[in-house]
Amino acid sequence: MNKIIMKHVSKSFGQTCVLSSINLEIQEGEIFGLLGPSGAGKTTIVKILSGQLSYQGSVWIDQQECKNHTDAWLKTIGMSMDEFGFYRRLSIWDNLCMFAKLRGVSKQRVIDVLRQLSLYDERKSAICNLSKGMKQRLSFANAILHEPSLIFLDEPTNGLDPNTMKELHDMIKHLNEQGTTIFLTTHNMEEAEKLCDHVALLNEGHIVLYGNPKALCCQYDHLKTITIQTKDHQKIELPNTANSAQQLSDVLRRNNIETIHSSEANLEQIFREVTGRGLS
Ligand SMILES: Nc1ncnc2c1ncn2[C@@H]1O[C@H](COP(=O)(O)OP(=O)(O)OP(=O)(O)O)[C@@H](O)[C@H]1O
Repeated sequence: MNKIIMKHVSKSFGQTCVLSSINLEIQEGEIFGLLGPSGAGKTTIVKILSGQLSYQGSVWIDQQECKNHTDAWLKTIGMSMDEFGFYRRLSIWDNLCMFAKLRGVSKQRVIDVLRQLSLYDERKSAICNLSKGMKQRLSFANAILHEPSLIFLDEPTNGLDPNTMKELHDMIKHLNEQGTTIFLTTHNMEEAEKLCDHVALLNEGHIVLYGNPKALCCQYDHLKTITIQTKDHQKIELPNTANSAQQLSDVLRRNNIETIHSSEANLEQIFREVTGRGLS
C-alpha cells in the first residue's frame, strides 16, 4: 500500500521553478531515499510533504489528500531537519519535555527515548554545548518521541563521523523493522545503497531516476569495472565488457597480476551517467 503519493507536484519561489511536476509513490513500511546534489529541491519536497510549504499539484498521505494538514495529522508524522528547532540555552531534557507536552507524550517515554539514543546521561546538557552527532541524535529522538508512523529525516547523517553514522543507520533500520515508514534525503549514495528499499534521484527539480538501489546498479551493466593491480604496481581499470577481454588476457599471459576484482556500478556513477554531473 502507498503511504505517500505525489502527483504533478511543482513549486516555484517567485520566478524560480524549484520542483517541476514531481510524481512519486512511497510504500508503507519502506525506507525511501531522496537523493540529489545541493540545491536539487530535496528539502523543499520534505517541507511540502510535512505541510510547511504550499505547492501546485496533489499529495496524498495515508489515502487522504493533504490540502490542509490538521493538528491531529501532524501528530502522526515525525521530522528531523537541519534547523533543529530547539532552544539552544535549555537542556536536552527541558527541550524534549516541552515537545512531549505539546504532543501529549509522557515523561516516561522521554526517558525511554533518551536511554534508547544514549542521551540520558547527558540530559542536563544545554543544546549549545552538544556535538554535531549528539544534536543529530537529539533531533532523531524528537522525531520518534510520539511514535509516528511516518518519519522525515532530512540529511540525518550529514557531517557525522563513521561510527556515529553507523549508530544512526542502526537506529533507522530498527525503527523501520518496527513498521515505521522512513523518508530520508541524502547526498550520500553509499548510505542510500545500504539503507533504502527505493531511491529517487532528483536533479534540478526533476526526478531523473527511480528504483531499488541494487536493481539500478545491475541495470547499469556497462558501468561495471574490472580493476587489476599488477606486480609492477600499475593499476589498470577496464570496463567489464567483452571488449576488455583482449587486454585482460594480455595481462594474464604476462603473469603480471597481483590482484584483480570486479565491481558493480554504484549510484554515484549512475547519477553522473544520467545527469552528466556529480553529486556534490
Ligand atoms: N524559501 C525559499 N525562498 C526562495 N528560494 C528557496 C527557498 N527555499 C529553497 N529555495 C531554493 O530552492 C532550491 C532548492 O532548495 P532545497 O533546500 O530544497 O535544496 P536541497 O536539495 O535540499 O539542497 P541541500 O542538499 O543543500 O539541502 C535552492 O535553489 C534554494 O535556494
